[in-house]
Amino acid sequence: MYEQEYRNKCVSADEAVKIIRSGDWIEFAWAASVPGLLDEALAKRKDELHDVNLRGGVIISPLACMDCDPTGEHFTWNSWHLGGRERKLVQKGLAYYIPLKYSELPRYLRENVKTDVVAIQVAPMDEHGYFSFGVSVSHYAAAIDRARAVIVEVNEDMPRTQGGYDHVVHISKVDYIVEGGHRGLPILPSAPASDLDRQIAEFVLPEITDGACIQLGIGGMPNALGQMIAASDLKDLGIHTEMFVDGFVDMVEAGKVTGMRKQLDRGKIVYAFAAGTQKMYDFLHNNPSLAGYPVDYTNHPFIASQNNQLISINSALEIDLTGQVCSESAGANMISGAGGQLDFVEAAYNSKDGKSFICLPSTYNDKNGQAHSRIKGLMTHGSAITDTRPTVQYVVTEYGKVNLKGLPTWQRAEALISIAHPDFRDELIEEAQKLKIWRKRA
Ligand SMILES: CC(=O)SCCNC(=O)CCNC(=O)[C@H](O)C(C)(C)COP(=O)(O)OP(=O)(O)OC[C@H]1O[C@@H](n2cnc3c(N)ncnc32)[C@H](O)[C@@H]1OP(=O)(O)O
Ligand SMILES: CCCC(=O)O
Repeated sequence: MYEQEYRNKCVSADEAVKIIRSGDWIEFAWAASVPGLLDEALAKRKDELHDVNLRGGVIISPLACMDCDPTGEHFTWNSWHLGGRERKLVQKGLAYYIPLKYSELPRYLRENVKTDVVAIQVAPMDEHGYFSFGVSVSHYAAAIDRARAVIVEVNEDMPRTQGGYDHVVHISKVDYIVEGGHRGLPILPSAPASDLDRQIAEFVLPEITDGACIQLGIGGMPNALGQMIAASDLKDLGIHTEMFVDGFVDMVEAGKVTGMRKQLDRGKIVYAFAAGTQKMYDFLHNNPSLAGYPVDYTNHPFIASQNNQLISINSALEIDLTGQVCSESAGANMISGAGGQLDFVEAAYNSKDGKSFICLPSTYNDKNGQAHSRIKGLMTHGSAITDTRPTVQYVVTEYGKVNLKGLPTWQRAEALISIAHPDFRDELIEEAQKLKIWRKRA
Protein backbone atom coordinates (compact mmCIF):
# COMPACT_ATOMS: atom_id res chain seq x y z
CA MET A 1 0.00 0.00 0.00
CA TYR A 2 2.87 2.39 0.71
CA GLU A 3 5.19 1.17 -2.05
CA GLN A 4 4.48 4.03 -4.43
CA GLU A 5 4.90 6.66 -1.71
CA TYR A 6 8.12 4.92 -0.64
CA ARG A 7 9.50 4.98 -4.19
CA ASN A 8 8.51 8.63 -4.64
CA LYS A 9 10.38 9.64 -1.50
CA CYS A 10 13.54 7.61 -2.16
CA VAL A 11 16.54 9.77 -3.08
CA SER A 12 20.32 9.57 -2.79
CA ALA A 13 21.99 10.90 0.35
CA ASP A 14 23.52 13.74 -1.71
CA GLU A 15 20.07 14.73 -2.92
CA ALA A 16 18.46 14.51 0.54
CA VAL A 17 20.94 16.77 2.32
CA LYS A 18 20.33 19.56 -0.23
CA ILE A 19 17.38 20.47 1.99
CA ILE A 20 19.83 21.62 4.69
CA ARG A 21 20.61 25.35 4.63
CA SER A 22 23.16 27.55 6.37
CA GLY A 23 21.93 28.45 9.86
CA ASP A 24 19.86 25.27 10.22
CA TRP A 25 19.64 23.15 13.37
CA ILE A 26 19.65 19.43 12.66
CA GLU A 27 18.61 16.67 15.09
CA PHE A 28 21.03 14.10 13.83
CA ALA A 29 22.18 11.12 15.82
CA TRP A 30 21.93 9.27 19.10
CA ALA A 31 24.23 6.62 20.54
CA ALA A 32 24.43 3.67 18.14
CA SER A 33 22.31 5.29 15.41
CA VAL A 34 24.36 7.74 13.36
CA PRO A 35 23.08 8.24 9.77
CA GLY A 36 26.45 7.51 8.16
CA LEU A 37 25.50 8.19 4.52
CA LEU A 38 23.80 11.48 5.35
CA ASP A 39 26.77 12.45 7.50
CA GLU A 40 29.19 11.83 4.61
CA ALA A 41 26.93 13.64 2.12
CA LEU A 42 26.59 16.65 4.41
CA ALA A 43 30.36 16.74 4.97
CA LYS A 44 30.78 17.02 1.17
CA ARG A 45 28.67 20.21 1.24
CA LYS A 46 30.95 21.82 3.85
CA ASP A 47 32.23 24.66 1.69
CA GLU A 48 28.75 25.86 0.70
CA LEU A 49 27.32 25.78 4.25
CA HIS A 50 27.96 27.98 7.28
CA ASP A 51 26.76 27.86 10.85
CA VAL A 52 24.99 24.52 10.62
CA ASN A 53 24.29 23.25 14.13
CA LEU A 54 24.08 19.50 14.55
CA ARG A 55 22.57 17.98 17.69
CA GLY A 56 22.97 14.49 19.11
CA GLY A 57 24.61 12.62 21.95
CA VAL A 58 26.30 9.51 23.39
CA ILE A 59 28.02 9.12 20.00
CA ILE A 60 30.10 5.97 19.58
CA SER A 61 31.03 6.16 15.88
CA PRO A 62 32.89 8.73 13.73
CA LEU A 63 31.20 11.95 12.59
CA ALA A 64 32.37 12.93 9.09
CA CYS A 65 30.86 16.43 9.42
CA MET A 66 33.03 17.15 12.42
CA ASP A 67 36.18 15.48 11.06
CA CYS A 68 35.99 17.52 7.83
CA ASP A 69 35.79 20.89 9.58
CA PRO A 70 38.73 21.29 11.98
CA THR A 71 38.11 25.03 12.43
CA GLY A 72 34.38 24.68 13.12
CA GLU A 73 33.43 27.40 10.59
CA HIS A 74 30.80 25.26 8.93
CA PHE A 75 29.48 22.77 11.48
CA THR A 76 29.03 22.94 15.26
CA TRP A 77 28.24 19.85 17.32
CA ASN A 78 25.83 20.32 20.23
CA SER A 79 25.64 17.33 22.53
CA TRP A 80 22.89 16.29 24.90
CA HIS A 81 25.42 13.89 26.48
CA LEU A 82 29.10 13.54 25.61
CA GLY A 83 30.49 10.24 24.46
CA GLY A 84 34.30 9.94 24.28
CA ARG A 85 34.53 11.41 20.74
CA GLU A 86 32.32 14.35 21.66
CA ARG A 87 34.43 15.01 24.77
CA LYS A 88 37.46 15.47 22.49
CA LEU A 89 35.49 17.80 20.20
CA VAL A 90 34.54 19.93 23.23
CA GLN A 91 38.19 20.15 24.22
CA LYS A 92 39.02 21.38 20.69
CA GLY A 93 36.28 24.02 20.84
CA LEU A 94 34.23 22.32 18.11
CA ALA A 95 31.38 21.05 20.26
CA TYR A 96 29.31 22.19 23.23
CA TYR A 97 27.34 20.39 25.92
CA ILE A 98 23.63 21.08 26.35
CA PRO A 99 22.70 20.78 30.07
CA LEU A 100 20.02 18.14 30.25
CA LYS A 101 17.55 16.46 32.53
CA TYR A 102 16.97 13.58 30.16
CA SER A 103 13.29 13.04 31.02
CA GLU A 104 12.67 16.59 29.78
CA LEU A 105 14.35 16.25 26.38
CA PRO A 106 11.18 15.65 24.32
CA ARG A 107 9.66 18.74 25.91
CA TYR A 108 12.71 20.88 25.08
CA LEU A 109 12.26 19.77 21.48
CA ARG A 110 8.51 20.37 21.41
CA GLU A 111 8.49 23.69 23.26
CA ASN A 112 11.84 25.35 23.34
CA VAL A 113 14.50 24.65 20.75
CA LYS A 114 14.72 25.18 17.00
CA THR A 115 14.79 22.04 14.85
CA ASP A 116 14.86 22.65 11.12
CA VAL A 117 15.69 19.19 9.89
CA VAL A 118 15.62 15.74 11.46
CA ALA A 119 18.09 13.41 9.73
CA ILE A 120 18.22 10.02 11.45
CA GLN A 121 18.88 6.35 10.91
CA VAL A 122 15.91 3.96 11.12
CA ALA A 123 14.96 0.33 10.49
CA PRO A 124 13.31 -0.73 7.19
CA MET A 125 9.65 0.23 6.72
CA ASP A 126 7.02 -2.35 7.69
CA GLU A 127 3.92 -3.24 5.69
CA HIS A 128 1.91 -0.57 7.52
CA GLY A 129 4.24 2.27 6.47
CA TYR A 130 6.12 2.59 9.78
CA PHE A 131 9.87 2.93 10.25
CA SER A 132 11.02 1.76 13.69
CA PHE A 133 13.52 4.05 15.43
CA GLY A 134 15.39 0.86 16.30
CA VAL A 135 17.94 1.27 19.07
CA SER A 136 17.20 4.97 19.70
CA VAL A 137 13.56 5.62 20.57
CA SER A 138 14.46 8.32 23.10
CA HIS A 139 13.30 11.67 21.66
CA TYR A 140 13.12 11.26 17.88
CA ALA A 141 9.31 11.46 17.70
CA ALA A 142 9.33 14.81 19.51
CA ALA A 143 12.02 16.18 17.19
CA ILE A 144 10.00 15.13 14.15
CA ASP A 145 6.89 16.92 15.44
CA ARG A 146 8.53 20.32 15.03
CA ALA A 147 10.89 19.90 12.06
CA ARG A 148 10.62 21.59 8.65
CA ALA A 149 11.88 18.40 6.97
CA VAL A 150 12.47 14.78 7.94
CA ILE A 151 15.07 12.53 6.27
CA VAL A 152 15.36 8.88 7.23
CA GLU A 153 18.35 6.74 6.32
CA VAL A 154 17.28 3.11 6.28
CA ASN A 155 19.79 0.66 7.72
CA GLU A 156 18.85 -2.94 6.91
CA ASP A 157 20.77 -3.99 10.03
CA MET A 158 18.86 -1.73 12.41
CA PRO A 159 16.77 -3.96 14.71
CA ARG A 160 13.05 -3.41 14.24
CA THR A 161 12.21 -2.80 17.88
CA GLN A 162 8.78 -3.09 19.39
CA GLY A 163 7.53 -0.35 21.63
CA GLY A 164 4.97 1.39 23.76
CA TYR A 165 4.46 4.57 21.72
CA ASP A 166 6.56 7.10 19.77
CA HIS A 167 8.94 4.30 18.77
CA VAL A 168 8.14 4.62 15.06
CA VAL A 169 7.65 7.28 12.38
CA HIS A 170 5.04 6.88 9.67
CA ILE A 171 6.05 7.42 6.04
CA SER A 172 3.49 10.23 5.77
CA LYS A 173 5.70 12.32 8.10
CA VAL A 174 8.88 11.60 6.12
CA ASP A 175 10.12 13.86 3.29
CA TYR A 176 13.07 11.83 2.01
CA ILE A 177 14.10 8.18 2.34
CA VAL A 178 17.74 7.22 1.76
CA GLU A 179 18.35 3.49 1.37
CA GLY A 180 21.56 2.64 3.18
CA GLY A 181 21.66 -1.13 2.70
CA HIS A 182 23.42 -3.17 5.37
CA ARG A 183 25.39 -0.62 7.43
CA GLY A 184 25.83 -2.62 10.63
CA LEU A 185 25.67 -0.88 14.00
CA PRO A 186 28.59 0.42 16.05
CA ILE A 187 29.53 -1.87 18.90
CA LEU A 188 29.87 -0.53 22.43
CA PRO A 189 31.80 -3.27 24.23
CA SER A 190 30.72 -3.84 27.82
CA ALA A 191 33.12 -2.01 30.10
CA PRO A 192 34.94 -4.89 31.82
CA ALA A 193 34.11 -5.14 35.50
CA SER A 194 37.20 -4.64 37.67
CA ASP A 195 37.76 -6.17 41.12
CA LEU A 196 36.91 -2.77 42.54
CA ASP A 197 33.62 -2.69 40.61
CA ARG A 198 32.79 -6.11 42.03
CA GLN A 199 33.63 -5.02 45.59
CA ILE A 200 31.25 -2.08 45.25
CA ALA A 201 28.57 -4.24 43.66
CA GLU A 202 28.85 -6.68 46.62
CA PHE A 203 27.42 -3.95 48.86
CA VAL A 204 24.47 -3.30 46.54
CA LEU A 205 23.47 -6.89 45.75
CA PRO A 206 21.99 -7.69 49.21
CA GLU A 207 19.72 -4.64 48.88
CA ILE A 208 17.99 -6.16 45.85
CA THR A 209 15.09 -8.49 46.57
CA ASP A 210 12.94 -10.82 44.47
CA GLY A 211 10.54 -8.86 42.26
CA ALA A 212 12.71 -5.73 42.17
CA CYS A 213 12.62 -3.51 39.09
CA ILE A 214 16.12 -2.62 37.90
CA GLN A 215 17.71 0.42 36.24
CA LEU A 216 21.41 0.19 35.46
CA GLY A 217 23.51 3.18 34.38
CA ILE A 218 26.55 3.25 32.17
CA GLY A 219 30.05 2.05 33.12
CA GLY A 220 31.93 -0.86 34.66
CA MET A 221 30.21 -0.95 38.04
CA PRO A 222 26.62 -1.24 36.78
CA ASN A 223 27.93 -3.87 34.39
CA ALA A 224 29.49 -5.82 37.28
CA LEU A 225 26.21 -5.70 39.12
CA GLY A 226 24.30 -6.94 36.05
CA GLN A 227 26.65 -9.95 35.92
CA MET A 228 26.28 -10.58 39.65
CA ILE A 229 22.49 -10.39 39.46
CA ALA A 230 22.60 -12.89 36.59
CA ALA A 231 24.62 -15.26 38.81
CA SER A 232 22.47 -14.70 41.93
CA ASP A 233 19.42 -16.51 43.33
CA LEU A 234 17.19 -13.50 42.67
CA LYS A 235 13.99 -14.10 40.74
CA ASP A 236 11.03 -12.40 39.08
CA LEU A 237 12.96 -9.22 38.38
CA GLY A 238 11.66 -6.45 36.16
CA ILE A 239 13.53 -3.93 34.02
CA HIS A 240 12.56 -0.28 33.59
CA THR A 241 15.61 1.61 32.44
CA GLU A 242 16.85 4.41 30.26
CA MET A 243 19.71 2.66 28.49
CA PHE A 244 19.44 -1.00 27.59
CA VAL A 245 22.86 -2.63 28.02
CA ASP A 246 24.32 -6.12 27.65
CA GLY A 247 24.09 -6.77 31.39
CA PHE A 248 20.32 -6.98 30.99
CA VAL A 249 20.65 -9.71 28.34
CA ASP A 250 22.80 -11.69 30.82
CA MET A 251 20.03 -11.31 33.40
CA VAL A 252 17.34 -12.45 30.94
CA GLU A 253 19.39 -15.42 29.75
CA ALA A 254 19.95 -16.48 33.35
CA GLY A 255 16.16 -16.57 33.83
CA LYS A 256 16.12 -13.74 36.37
CA VAL A 257 13.70 -11.47 34.49
CA THR A 258 9.96 -12.09 34.18
CA GLY A 259 8.61 -8.57 34.69
CA MET A 260 5.50 -10.14 36.20
CA ARG A 261 5.73 -8.12 39.40
CA LYS A 262 5.92 -4.75 37.66
CA GLN A 263 3.10 -2.30 38.23
CA LEU A 264 3.60 -0.72 34.77
CA ASP A 265 4.21 -2.62 31.53
CA ARG A 266 3.81 -6.01 33.20
CA GLY A 267 6.00 -8.59 31.51
CA LYS A 268 7.83 -6.00 29.40
CA ILE A 269 11.40 -4.74 29.52
CA VAL A 270 11.11 -0.96 29.16
CA TYR A 271 13.94 1.21 27.82
CA ALA A 272 14.58 4.43 25.86
CA PHE A 273 17.72 3.52 23.89
CA ALA A 274 20.25 0.73 23.57
CA ALA A 275 23.93 0.43 22.80
CA GLY A 276 26.12 -2.63 23.17
CA THR A 277 27.21 -5.74 21.35
CA GLN A 278 25.79 -7.45 18.27
CA LYS A 279 24.37 -10.13 20.58
CA MET A 280 22.30 -7.44 22.27
CA TYR A 281 21.18 -5.87 18.98
CA ASP A 282 20.02 -9.34 17.82
CA PHE A 283 18.15 -9.75 21.10
CA LEU A 284 16.28 -6.49 20.46
CA HIS A 285 15.11 -7.36 16.93
CA ASN A 286 11.36 -8.03 16.80
CA ASN A 287 11.38 -9.09 20.45
CA PRO A 288 7.91 -8.73 21.95
CA SER A 289 9.24 -8.89 25.52
CA LEU A 290 10.74 -5.40 25.05
CA ALA A 291 9.04 -2.04 24.74
CA GLY A 292 10.99 1.02 23.61
CA TYR A 293 9.42 4.23 24.88
CA PRO A 294 10.26 7.93 24.57
CA VAL A 295 12.47 9.12 27.38
CA ASP A 296 9.79 11.31 28.96
CA TYR A 297 8.05 8.00 29.75
CA THR A 298 11.02 5.84 30.78
CA ASN A 299 12.71 8.51 32.87
CA HIS A 300 9.96 10.68 34.26
CA PRO A 301 10.22 10.12 38.02
CA PHE A 302 6.42 10.17 38.35
CA ILE A 303 6.10 7.33 35.84
CA ALA A 304 9.18 5.22 36.64
CA SER A 305 8.39 5.36 40.37
CA GLN A 306 5.03 3.67 39.82
CA ASN A 307 6.99 0.42 39.67
CA ASN A 308 7.54 -0.82 43.21
CA GLN A 309 11.03 -1.81 44.40
CA LEU A 310 12.68 0.32 41.71
CA ILE A 311 16.44 -0.01 42.18
CA SER A 312 18.60 2.57 40.45
CA ILE A 313 22.36 2.07 40.20
CA ASN A 314 24.52 4.85 38.79
CA SER A 315 28.14 5.98 38.89
CA ALA A 316 29.64 9.32 39.85
CA LEU A 317 32.94 11.16 39.52
CA GLU A 318 33.03 12.90 42.90
CA ILE A 319 30.93 13.74 45.94
CA ASP A 320 31.44 16.43 48.56
CA LEU A 321 31.10 15.91 52.31
CA THR A 322 27.57 17.27 52.36
CA GLY A 323 26.45 14.77 49.70
CA GLN A 324 26.36 16.80 46.48
CA VAL A 325 27.19 14.49 43.57
CA CYS A 326 29.05 15.34 40.38
CA SER A 327 28.74 12.73 37.63
CA GLU A 328 29.42 14.79 34.55
CA SER A 329 32.54 16.98 34.77
CA ALA A 330 35.98 17.14 36.32
CA GLY A 331 36.10 20.76 37.40
CA ALA A 332 35.01 22.73 34.34
CA ASN A 333 36.08 19.92 31.95
CA MET A 334 32.98 18.16 30.72
CA ILE A 335 33.37 14.38 30.87
CA SER A 336 29.88 13.12 29.97
CA GLY A 337 26.59 14.69 31.06
CA ALA A 338 23.86 14.56 33.64
CA GLY A 339 21.81 12.23 31.44
CA GLY A 340 19.04 10.53 33.34
CA GLN A 341 20.88 10.16 36.61
CA LEU A 342 18.80 12.59 38.64
CA ASP A 343 15.61 11.24 37.04
CA PHE A 344 16.36 7.77 38.37
CA VAL A 345 17.73 8.95 41.72
CA GLU A 346 14.36 10.63 42.29
CA ALA A 347 12.29 7.84 40.75
CA ALA A 348 13.86 5.04 42.80
CA TYR A 349 13.48 6.94 46.07
CA ASN A 350 9.84 7.67 45.26
CA SER A 351 9.06 4.08 44.34
CA LYS A 352 7.50 1.95 47.11
CA ASP A 353 10.41 0.01 48.63
CA GLY A 354 12.69 1.49 45.96
CA LYS A 355 16.32 2.52 46.56
CA SER A 356 18.78 4.65 44.68
CA PHE A 357 22.52 3.94 44.75
CA ILE A 358 25.33 6.25 43.68
CA CYS A 359 28.39 4.03 43.38
CA LEU A 360 31.92 5.29 42.95
CA PRO A 361 35.43 4.03 43.66
CA SER A 362 36.87 5.90 46.63
CA THR A 363 39.83 7.24 44.62
CA TYR A 364 40.76 8.40 41.14
CA ASN A 365 44.31 8.05 39.70
CA ASP A 366 45.43 11.01 37.58
CA LYS A 367 47.66 10.74 34.48
CA ASN A 368 50.77 10.61 36.71
CA GLY A 369 49.33 7.74 38.69
CA GLN A 370 48.70 9.88 41.74
CA ALA A 371 45.60 8.94 43.72
CA HIS A 372 42.98 11.56 44.66
CA SER A 373 39.99 10.99 46.89
CA ARG A 374 36.68 11.17 45.03
CA ILE A 375 35.08 12.10 48.35
CA LYS A 376 36.01 15.76 48.83
CA GLY A 377 35.56 18.45 51.44
CA LEU A 378 34.44 20.84 48.74
CA MET A 379 33.63 19.89 45.18
CA THR A 380 36.43 20.61 42.69
CA HIS A 381 36.08 24.21 41.49
CA GLY A 382 33.86 24.21 38.39
CA SER A 383 32.42 20.71 38.81
CA ALA A 384 28.75 20.52 37.88
CA ILE A 385 26.28 19.29 40.50
CA THR A 386 24.34 16.42 38.98
CA ASP A 387 22.39 15.39 42.11
CA THR A 388 21.69 17.97 44.79
CA ARG A 389 22.31 16.78 48.34
CA PRO A 390 18.73 16.17 49.51
CA THR A 391 18.10 13.93 46.49
CA VAL A 392 20.93 11.50 47.21
CA GLN A 393 20.08 8.29 49.09
CA TYR A 394 22.69 5.51 49.24
CA VAL A 395 26.33 6.22 48.41
CA VAL A 396 28.59 3.19 47.94
CA THR A 397 32.36 2.78 47.61
CA GLU A 398 34.53 -0.31 48.00
CA TYR A 399 34.62 0.51 51.75
CA GLY A 400 30.88 0.31 52.36
CA LYS A 401 27.51 1.97 51.85
CA VAL A 402 25.79 4.84 53.66
CA ASN A 403 22.28 6.27 53.43
CA LEU A 404 22.38 10.07 53.56
CA LYS A 405 18.64 10.80 53.60
CA GLY A 406 17.69 13.02 56.51
CA LEU A 407 21.18 13.32 57.97
CA PRO A 408 22.54 16.70 59.16
CA THR A 409 25.79 17.91 57.63
CA TRP A 410 28.01 16.52 60.42
CA GLN A 411 26.48 13.06 60.10
CA ARG A 412 26.85 13.21 56.32
CA ALA A 413 30.52 14.07 56.73
CA GLU A 414 30.97 11.23 59.23
CA ALA A 415 29.16 8.76 56.99
CA LEU A 416 31.03 9.72 53.85
CA ILE A 417 34.43 9.74 55.56
CA SER A 418 33.67 6.21 56.84
CA ILE A 419 33.56 4.99 53.22
CA ALA A 420 36.47 7.15 51.94
CA HIS A 421 39.84 5.56 51.24
CA PRO A 422 41.67 5.20 54.60
CA ASP A 423 44.65 7.21 53.25
CA PHE A 424 42.43 10.29 52.94
CA ARG A 425 40.26 10.03 56.05
CA ASP A 426 42.42 12.21 58.32
CA GLU A 427 42.66 15.06 55.84
CA LEU A 428 38.91 14.83 55.16
CA ILE A 429 38.27 15.16 58.91
CA GLU A 430 40.46 18.27 58.95
CA GLU A 431 38.52 19.70 56.03
CA ALA A 432 35.22 18.88 57.72
CA GLN A 433 36.44 20.72 60.83
CA LYS A 434 37.31 23.81 58.76
CA LEU A 435 33.92 23.65 57.05
CA LYS A 436 32.22 23.46 60.49
CA ILE A 437 30.56 20.17 59.65
CA TRP A 438 32.52 18.02 62.15
CA ARG A 439 30.92 17.53 65.54
CA LYS A 440 33.32 17.32 68.46
CA ARG A 441 32.60 14.10 70.35
CA ALA A 442 32.70 14.14 74.17
C1 LIG B 1 22.87 5.58 30.31
C2 LIG B 1 22.86 5.67 31.73
O1 LIG B 1 23.86 5.75 32.30
S1 LIG B 1 21.46 5.69 32.59
C3 LIG B 1 21.29 7.06 33.56
C4 LIG B 1 22.41 7.52 34.29
N1 LIG B 1 23.19 8.55 33.68
C5 LIG B 1 24.27 8.95 34.31
O2 LIG B 1 24.57 8.44 35.37
C6 LIG B 1 25.05 10.06 33.64
C7 LIG B 1 26.26 10.46 34.41
N2 LIG B 1 27.20 9.35 34.59
C8 LIG B 1 28.18 9.07 33.70
O3 LIG B 1 28.32 9.70 32.67
C9 LIG B 1 29.12 7.92 34.03
O4 LIG B 1 28.43 7.03 34.85
C10 LIG B 1 30.43 8.40 34.73
C11 LIG B 1 31.20 9.36 33.83
C12 LIG B 1 30.10 9.06 36.04
C13 LIG B 1 31.26 7.15 35.03
O5 LIG B 1 31.40 6.40 33.87
P1 LIG B 1 32.65 5.40 33.72
O6 LIG B 1 32.65 4.89 32.33
O7 LIG B 1 32.62 4.40 34.81
O8 LIG B 1 33.79 6.46 33.95
P2 LIG B 1 35.34 6.36 34.01
O9 LIG B 1 35.80 6.11 35.40
O10 LIG B 1 35.82 5.42 32.93
O11 LIG B 1 35.71 7.85 33.62
C14 LIG B 1 35.35 8.44 32.39
C15 LIG B 1 36.46 9.41 32.02
O12 LIG B 1 36.54 10.44 33.03
C16 LIG B 1 37.85 10.53 33.56
N3 LIG B 1 37.74 10.82 35.00
C17 LIG B 1 37.10 10.06 35.90
N4 LIG B 1 37.18 10.64 37.11
C18 LIG B 1 37.86 11.79 36.96
C19 LIG B 1 38.27 12.83 37.84
N5 LIG B 1 37.95 12.83 39.13
N6 LIG B 1 38.99 13.84 37.33
C20 LIG B 1 39.31 13.88 36.01
N7 LIG B 1 38.92 12.93 35.12
C21 LIG B 1 38.22 11.90 35.60
C22 LIG B 1 38.47 9.16 33.30
O13 LIG B 1 39.87 9.22 33.23
C23 LIG B 1 37.85 8.78 31.95
O14 LIG B 1 38.55 9.47 30.92
P3 LIG B 1 38.95 8.69 29.55
O15 LIG B 1 37.68 8.11 29.02
O16 LIG B 1 39.50 9.79 28.71
O17 LIG B 1 39.95 7.66 29.98
C1 LIG C 1 21.67 10.89 28.11
C2 LIG C 1 22.00 9.48 27.99
C3 LIG C 1 23.07 8.91 28.82
C4 LIG C 1 22.92 8.99 30.29
O1 LIG C 1 21.87 9.17 30.88
O2 LIG C 1 23.91 8.83 30.94
